[in-house]
Amino acid sequence: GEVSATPEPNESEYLSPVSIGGQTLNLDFDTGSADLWVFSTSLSSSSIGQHAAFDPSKSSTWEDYPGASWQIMYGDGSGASGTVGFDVVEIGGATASRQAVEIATKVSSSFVSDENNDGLLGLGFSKINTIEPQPQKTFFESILPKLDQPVFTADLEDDAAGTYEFGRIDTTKYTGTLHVTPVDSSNGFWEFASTAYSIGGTTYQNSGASTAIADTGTSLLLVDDNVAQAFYAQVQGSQLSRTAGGYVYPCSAQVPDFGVQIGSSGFIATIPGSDITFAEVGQGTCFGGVQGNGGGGIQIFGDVLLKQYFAVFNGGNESFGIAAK
Ligand SMILES: O=C(CN1CCCCC1)Nc1ccc2c(c1)OCO2
Repeated sequence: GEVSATPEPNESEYLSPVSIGGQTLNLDFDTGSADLWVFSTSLSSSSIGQHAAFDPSKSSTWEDYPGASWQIMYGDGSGASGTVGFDVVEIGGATASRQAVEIATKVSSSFVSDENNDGLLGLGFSKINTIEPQPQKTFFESILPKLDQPVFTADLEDDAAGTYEFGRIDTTKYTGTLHVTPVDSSNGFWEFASTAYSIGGTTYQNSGASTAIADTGTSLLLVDDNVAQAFYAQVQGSQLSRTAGGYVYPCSAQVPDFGVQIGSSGFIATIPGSDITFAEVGQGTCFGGVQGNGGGGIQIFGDVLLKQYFAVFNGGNESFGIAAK
């Protein structure tokens, strides 16, 4: 069957309504992780705040997973942990009848203050699912056998809502060629080769990190530190600000187009310079959407890149594709 869920963009994340045991929560769809966890009534009321909190006792289809636990830490230092059960999870028409649902009993402060999401829905590979004693399938892996096509697509927009679809590729959503590259899922990510980049239309080989992941849960485009340095060398007045946590520049600066290679085929996915600024940080200073990955071997291609394209995640042949839209 086909499924579509329309995430509500909120500056840095895309949220989609998910029904769990008949309770609806807004979850952050994250291809960079593989845990489905929710704010729960087990959290303190100060942690719950304005969030929707899942209450297993009110679900007639809830099944405990006795003795199981989970604990996750994300690349930005945020984290959560708790207990586990199974329930019916439905997104825009597709249903996983016995999906592992991770109940948060602890969440870090950035989740408490991010009132837009009531938890996460991981769309990475279950080898990085954190449930002990046994990792459990993601929602996508649970419904995969029932889908017409073993795929989901992400059509993220800047201001308007984006759309995730499961089970079909809506070819009216993109133009020209779908550039497909094989994915190496051994680290649990939608990871592919990326060894070249372009600045202002000139292509360079990347001497550092040689792979990248497609990560809808990350706002920024985190490239090899040398690549970020080379990019901002061409932005007048830019500097690496420890207080801002990355490269900043005068909002009036001319920002060149920036591109990153998707796969070893040669396709360079480009972001217009005018779409690179991520935020104003005050006093006419802007924070760039392209930043270094802090020296990790993997580059993280987040929403700054993905929102420029239509993305296809194929769990059947383990490939990633993007097309202009
Ligand atoms: O942590 C994330 C994304 N994460 C998705 C789930 C919600 C909390 C944020 N991205 C990220 C990944 C790697 C990083 C990083 C940030 O900063 C440096 O390295």
